[in-house]
Amino acid sequence: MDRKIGFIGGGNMAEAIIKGLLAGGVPAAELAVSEPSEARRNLLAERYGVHILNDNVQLCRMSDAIVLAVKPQVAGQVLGALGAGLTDKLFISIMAGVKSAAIEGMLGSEARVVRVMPNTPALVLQGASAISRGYNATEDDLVLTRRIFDLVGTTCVVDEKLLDAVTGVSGSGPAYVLTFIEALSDAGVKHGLTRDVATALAAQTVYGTAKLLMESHEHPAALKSNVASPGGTTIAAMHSLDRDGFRAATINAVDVCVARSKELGEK
Ligand SMILES: NC(=O)C1=CN([C@@H]2O[C@H](COP(=O)(O)OP(=O)(O)OC[C@H]3O[C@@H](n4cnc5c(N)ncnc54)[C@H](OP(=O)(O)O)[C@@H]3O)[C@@H](O)[C@H]2O)C=CC1
Ligand SMILES: O=C(O)[C@@H]1CCC=N1
Repeated sequence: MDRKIGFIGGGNMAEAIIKGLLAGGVPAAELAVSEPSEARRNLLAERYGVHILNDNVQLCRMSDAIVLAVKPQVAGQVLGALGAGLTDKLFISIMAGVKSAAIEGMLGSEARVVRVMPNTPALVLQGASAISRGYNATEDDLVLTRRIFDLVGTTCVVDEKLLDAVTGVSGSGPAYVLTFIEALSDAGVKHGLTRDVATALAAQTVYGTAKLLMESHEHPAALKSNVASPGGTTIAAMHSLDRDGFRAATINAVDVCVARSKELGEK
């Protein structure tokens, strides 16, 4: 990568990205994390060998690109304490909702900011990240950000106003998918499968179906139709899912998620 990458906040998402970057060949010596919890610092140092500290200002000094991986609710406090004048640094914010203009407002109007909405499958190099460039960020900043997140999955570039929608689909998406897998596994157990077998079958079905969809480039409805034999089992189940509002429940959940992301951006 040739550039030092620092993380402010060493929580779940930072860990997922760090693990992915290491697996993608980035040396631990190029990564540093500033994190207030001693337990987290020790865990990150022991598990990944990255440099750890409890000083966000020092972290910025020693890094070329700084990933803002704290909760949106503490953005003001964290960024306010960094102060202005860090124009030689790139700030990569993964915070849900918080707009690049607000980050520039807190770091100084010249601050170079790129926003990314990643997701936790980055942990196994299967993340989906959408990237959006702030006002002062350069083409090189965008390229570097893309290189970082390409190492942990797929990336796309979107207009910043669409990042709330991205959060609704892929940022929070793993939680919906895991709920579905859990429910499918429960159903298997209800019908006599062991938990291990039911969860393995449910997870592989989601994984395999996603791979099939991505490799075929077909519309999901076309592939769905291939599963449903006339008068068969699948069409009966699909009728039941429609009757119970499965699709509407999914769309409603994304609506609420997008609204919450917008709300976090207004604080
Ligand atoms: N989790 C996910 O799936 C995704 C999360 N995101 C975004 O990533 C960000 C982080 O989320 P997530 O990793 O889940 O949250 P976590 O709470 O797991 O991580 C945040 C970390 O920041 C630490 N922290 C708190 N205050 C400071 C501070 N002043 N300086 C440095 N570190 C601090 C917290 O420490 P402590 O716990 O001790 O307060 C915690 O370890 C959020 O903004 C979220 O919107 C984006 C996409 C997906
Ligand atoms: O729940 C959250 O707020 C974060 C943002 C996307 C996924 N997790």
